[in-house]
Amino acid sequence: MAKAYDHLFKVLLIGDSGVGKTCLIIRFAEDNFNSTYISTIGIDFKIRTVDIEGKKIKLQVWDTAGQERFKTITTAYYRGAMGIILVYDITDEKSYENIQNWMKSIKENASAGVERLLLGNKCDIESKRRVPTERAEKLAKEYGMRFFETSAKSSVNVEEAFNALARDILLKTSKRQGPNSKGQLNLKSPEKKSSKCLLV
Ligand SMILES: Nc1nc2c(ncn2[C@@H]2O[C@H](COP(=O)(O)OP(=O)(O)OP(=O)(O)O)[C@@H](O)[C@H]2O)c(=O)[nH]1
Repeated sequence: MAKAYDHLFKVLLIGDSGVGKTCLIIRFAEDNFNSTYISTIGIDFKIRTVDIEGKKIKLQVWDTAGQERFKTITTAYYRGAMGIILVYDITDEKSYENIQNWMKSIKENASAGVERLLLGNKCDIESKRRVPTERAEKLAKEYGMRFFETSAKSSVNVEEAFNALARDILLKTSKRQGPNSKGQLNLKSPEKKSSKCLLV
């Protein structure tokens, strides 16, 4: 029987407790949203297959607990990740400041060359915004990461963010395989631009 996918990519979400990591994964994997907050205990994952440039990419998306007490468990999963999504909440300045600490944690625990992506979630509550878009844009640029403002609730930029990350990992994988590889793709490397919250 033919394999149901061409590539399996492991992606990990990290960030402070309550920023919306679980909700982003549920929006992406099940197109659903629940406003009841149940804090993640340890680690969990969901799967969704996406189509990129005619390739079937199976994304195994790992959800980590943001609470400090689970750190030893969650950091153990960094090593196997090909992509890491750093999430903060645009209404919570502390969660944004902590991105620096999460970056440090990536440096200490993840594989070198892991693709990173920055998300400012909850952009549907503009009235409570504490982190200006431009501030996060600048930070993402400094670190050479893509940046999206998202809303798991209103389904803004969630699909776009996961697809962009999958594409970047695919590009990296295909480059690593070399020009004579059968899996070589003719993917262009789009500039790592930012995507603001555009609520309709
Ligand atoms: N308004 C709004 N609320 C959101 C959004 N995403 C998540 N929330 C709410 O924020 C709360 C926390 O969401 P979770 O997804 O559980 O947060 P988490 O980052 O997984 O938290 P931990 O598991 O503790 O690390 C819940 O009450 C969600 O309903 C969003 O995009 N907009």
